[in-house]
Amino acid sequence: MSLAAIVDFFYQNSAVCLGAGAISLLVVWRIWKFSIIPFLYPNDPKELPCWIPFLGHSVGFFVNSYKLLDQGSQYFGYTREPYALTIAGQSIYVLTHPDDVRDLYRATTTLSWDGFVIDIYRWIGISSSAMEVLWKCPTEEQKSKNPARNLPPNDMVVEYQRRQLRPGTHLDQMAKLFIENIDRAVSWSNISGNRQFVCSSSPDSVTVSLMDWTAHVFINTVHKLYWGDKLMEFTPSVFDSFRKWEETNWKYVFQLPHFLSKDMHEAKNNLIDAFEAYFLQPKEERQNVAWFVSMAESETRDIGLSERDMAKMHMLQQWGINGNMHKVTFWMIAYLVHNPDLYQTIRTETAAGIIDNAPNIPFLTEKCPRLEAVFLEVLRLTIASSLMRYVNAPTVIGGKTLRRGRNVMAPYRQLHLNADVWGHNVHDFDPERFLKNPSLAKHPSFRPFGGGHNLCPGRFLARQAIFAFVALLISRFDVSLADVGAGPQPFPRHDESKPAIGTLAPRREDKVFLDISPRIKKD
Ligand code: HEM
Repeated sequence: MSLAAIVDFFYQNSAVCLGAGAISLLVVWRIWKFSIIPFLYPNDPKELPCWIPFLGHSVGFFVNSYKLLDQGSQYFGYTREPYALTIAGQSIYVLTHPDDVRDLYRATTTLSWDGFVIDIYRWIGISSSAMEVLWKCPTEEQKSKNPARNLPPNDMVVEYQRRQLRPGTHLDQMAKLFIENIDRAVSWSNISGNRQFVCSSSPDSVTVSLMDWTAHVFINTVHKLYWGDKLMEFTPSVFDSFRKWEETNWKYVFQLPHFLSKDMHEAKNNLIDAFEAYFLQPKEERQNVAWFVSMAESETRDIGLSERDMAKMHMLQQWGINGNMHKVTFWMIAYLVHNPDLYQTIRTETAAGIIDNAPNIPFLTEKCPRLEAVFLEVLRLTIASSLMRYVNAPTVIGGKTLRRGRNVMAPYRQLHLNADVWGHNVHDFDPERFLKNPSLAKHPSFRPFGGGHNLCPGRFLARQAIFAFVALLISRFDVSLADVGAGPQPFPRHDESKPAIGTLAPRREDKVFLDISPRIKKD
């Protein structure tokens, strides 16, 4: 064949040739990336193979991250060795072995959390002048004026939050107020007249949307106890904005482009505006705020932060605080109303925890193993948080070297659904497992509250508030699934359509409607 004929052939079949060329390149890239590189660098975590350079696993991750992570475990033969994914051009290590997650907590010198905090602060738009001072260590002169300030201002704010929530006076004060609020919220006068979550009512019964109700109680109570009444008074829409934010914040975490995340930006900006309006008011007018809020405010005002920057920090704080309790309570009650025997068992067990119509917290939190087991099993099935770290220096975990400059994640759900630990019925709701084997609550494959340095300091408060809500509800009322006219309500499914930050929500269409009526007969 002459050269002219060859050129002519390619000219006539250019589309086919381009296609064949692209496929060949793709095959070469795939062999290079997933066969040759692992051979050359056997100590690096292997990457889960994919076919699209740069985008990598992004599509699978955004469509259903849990499924993708399950596929990862399956591909590596459930050895639970560290592996890597490519998400939006970035390689991320994934750890799923409980020992590796423990080592991740321990590697505090080579793996850092600050890298993530800095990204989160940058994305929310904290000014560069604020970023500069937030991580500046106090000078000797500043320390001599106030020896309690021994960390950079940002770390001091985190430290105040931990001190607010660890067992002691600050927690006792907050927990007391929290329980009083729950006590009022779970009363007939407060339920029956409420239009935000009551769908229909008669003189002796109401039908409520369970998630709307638990969200209303827990989110509003947190707003009130942390920032006082003024936050909601200045901006009554703060609750609605938070709920919108809840639905959309995964777009923030994965930095979706603006045109795909207008709803998220709107909710975020509304919340920031609310906190800014709040901090612009004179301090004397903002009474009954949590100790943490007043300490954090002084700390950040002292270094010259604007109200806008303070608002952004507090918006992020309330996200951390408000993301889980109402959803965990939702799932606990959903399981109880779908399991009448369990409902009755918990009602009987918690009866002595309600004295003179008020919750006895020590009894509920220490003497109710079945309630505790329901709580733990709900956490196991619904917590979808991931531990995130940035690799500052090469770190060996699980026999593999994590390279500097990469991110590493430990998805807790992979630990909580590990059949080697939890048995063949790992996907079933089975609170008995924690009763039969109480040590499971402390198992390294059970991390609903995280671990290490960032172990959730709010876990004590959350337990008290959630247990009080559930016990008061079933002690004061008869609660059952409402007849919604389309057959029995099915059990709500987890919303796995977007990556959850914290506790899984139910699917939007899987609302749970409850009939609630004051209890007449005592058991
Ligand atoms: C059932 C309810 C809750 C669950 C499942 C939960 C879960 C978690 C998890 C998994 C972490 C660790 C994140 C990580 O490892 O990076 C965490 C951290 C945190 N949680 Fe919670 N949480 C709950 C309730 C609360 C409450 C009620 C508060 C406050 C009132 C709170 C405040 C915090 C704070 C401040 C941190 C950050 C701790 C630090 O970085 O030092 N949490 N939470």
